[in-house]
Amino acid sequence: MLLKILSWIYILFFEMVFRIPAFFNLTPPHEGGKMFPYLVDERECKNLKKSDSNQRCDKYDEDIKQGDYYCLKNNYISPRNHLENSMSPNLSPPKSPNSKKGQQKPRKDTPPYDYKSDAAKKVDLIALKRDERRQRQADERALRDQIHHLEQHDPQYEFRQMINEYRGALEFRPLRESDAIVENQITVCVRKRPLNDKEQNRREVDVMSVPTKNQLVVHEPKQKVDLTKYVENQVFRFDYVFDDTCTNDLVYKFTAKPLVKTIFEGGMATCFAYGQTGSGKTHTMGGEFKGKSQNFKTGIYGLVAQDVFRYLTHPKYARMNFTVSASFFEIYGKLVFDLLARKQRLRVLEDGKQQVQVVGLTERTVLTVDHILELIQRGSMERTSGQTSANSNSSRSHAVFQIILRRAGSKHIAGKFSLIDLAGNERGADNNKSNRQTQIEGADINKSLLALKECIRALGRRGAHLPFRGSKLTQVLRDSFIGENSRTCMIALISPGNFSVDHSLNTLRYADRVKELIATDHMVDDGPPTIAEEDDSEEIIEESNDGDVDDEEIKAEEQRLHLSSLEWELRESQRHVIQSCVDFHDMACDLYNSADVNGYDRVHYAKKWRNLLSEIVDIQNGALIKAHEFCSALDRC
Ligand SMILES: Nc1ncnc2c1ncn2[C@@H]1O[C@H](COP(=O)(O)OP(=O)(O)OP(=O)(O)O)[C@@H](O)[C@H]1O
Repeated sequence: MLLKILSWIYILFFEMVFRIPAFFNLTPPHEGGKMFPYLVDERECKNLKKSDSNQRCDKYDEDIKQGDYYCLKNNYISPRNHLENSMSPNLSPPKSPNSKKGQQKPRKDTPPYDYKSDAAKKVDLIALKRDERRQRQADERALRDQIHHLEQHDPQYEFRQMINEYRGALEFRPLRESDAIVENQITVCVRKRPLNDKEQNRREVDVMSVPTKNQLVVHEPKQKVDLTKYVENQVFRFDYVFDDTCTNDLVYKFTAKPLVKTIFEGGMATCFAYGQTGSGKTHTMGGEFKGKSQNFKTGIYGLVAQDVFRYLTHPKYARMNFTVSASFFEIYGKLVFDLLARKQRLRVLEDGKQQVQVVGLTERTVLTVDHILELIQRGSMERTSGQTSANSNSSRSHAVFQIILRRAGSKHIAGKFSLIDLAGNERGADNNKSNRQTQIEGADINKSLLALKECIRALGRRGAHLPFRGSKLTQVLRDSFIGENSRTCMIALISPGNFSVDHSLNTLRYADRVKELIATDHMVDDGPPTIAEEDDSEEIIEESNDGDVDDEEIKAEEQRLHLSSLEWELRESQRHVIQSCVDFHDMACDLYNSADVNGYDRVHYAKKWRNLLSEIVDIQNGALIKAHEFCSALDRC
């Protein structure tokens, strides 16, 4: 009986203490502290997740994303609902520990009573940002891994994609056989060859696009300090641009062919092939290769020869009774070798009237196209097989093939076509880490290419001083740069692969400068270049080994060339500084902004910044040296 009474008292007590207040909703809405109410709730919600109430937890996740967190024991409700359901008219909002005035104004987009402190909200926000950052980093890592995987099979995969994307947006309208030929005194064009087997095996990417008949885009692969890859697209414009599908016939049609009639009209024609080793100079000038043998009929030498014989029978010129002869020689540094006489060394002499003669040069009279092709073949073989001579590498020498017209019975040259396969232009630059001999060769090649540019410039700027003594090459070609009826064509050859992009850009800048100078210099038109008039004089009075003719004049010319070379370097270094400043600005901004993200790696950050600075300082120091050099040279003048 007593036991029964006690149990009734216990039940009554339990009902009074727990159930009745719960019925009137007098218990606190959760068991967490005021500062971090969600800490307890979150834990419980995790338990909830394990239970079958997944739906509720999804809702919880959603609200977490929105920045508010509430989860009631086994009964998760969204913050807004929770507040609507649980708010009693007598409850006052909790005071934020940071609030001085004790009460925060409710925000419009948040419930009027927010049970989280500012600190708790900040922690939430940080957690949210961290999650987002981690997700972003994970995505980037996944993309990088994917690219890395692809690049194991194709090292240039990323660049290839970028270039393809660029090309996809281009409208291609390449040169066609039917396009009009523009008659210029100086024509500058570019030919891109296809990727060869070696380049394809190395999985090089083709970085040259030829969208139109006179435009070329170089996609220069680059990498930022943080190893991000990007492509810098540079557009060049020339008279013609030949893409990798063009044949020698098409190149000939727009370059040398229009010059053939010049020599029948008392003029001088010159055609240069300029470019780095392996870019296709010999293929273009000499003819297509089939294995080791070359088809000379398909090269510009052979095509000019065929047209010369065609013109001979033309009614307009047949009555002039021209005879045709040919010579073939090679210039290696200051030495000249006869390619039609077993590479016999020749002397270059200049008479009192500045007439330059290559003494002893073999000049064969030719009667048929086959005969001339035979001479081309003989000279070409001599050039490449002459291992015992001073020149064991054809790309270190300039080869000059000339077709000469004379009226029957006269010694006077009526017209001359000079076709020149120049030394590889990279040879002039590779003299830093090479031996003395190579350095001398490099300097000679550099000098001759500079002198050539100056002479073409003088040809374009009529009346300008012709610095033909600047090199043996320009000296022997002197008569091609004078006279009103002189025409020149330069074919710049480029390799399309990404490994050759620096050399290709050098080739293009050289060619671009020749054309650019012509464009501006055409404004000045005051007669032919100032060189003494030609005559038939055969009297040779001085050998033109540098120092023999007129020391003062040669020195002055060399000084001018030196100055011109320094100026070129100054301008190049300036261009480099300008470009690097633009890149530097972008990279510095990216880096600076990256530090605003919480939890950034400051060691990585500091190192990157240091590398960026040292890179820009190096570039600027280099440019400063060039500026000093040029200023000192100007002071000495
Ligand atoms: N347009 C082209 N189409 C196909 N193959 C080409 C083309 N141009 C060049 N080649 C090939 O590229 C290789 C190198 O060409 P080439 O010998 O003409 O270069 P180069 O500039 O004369 O070099 P070097 O200065 O060393 O003499 C050759 O095998 C040639 O057949």
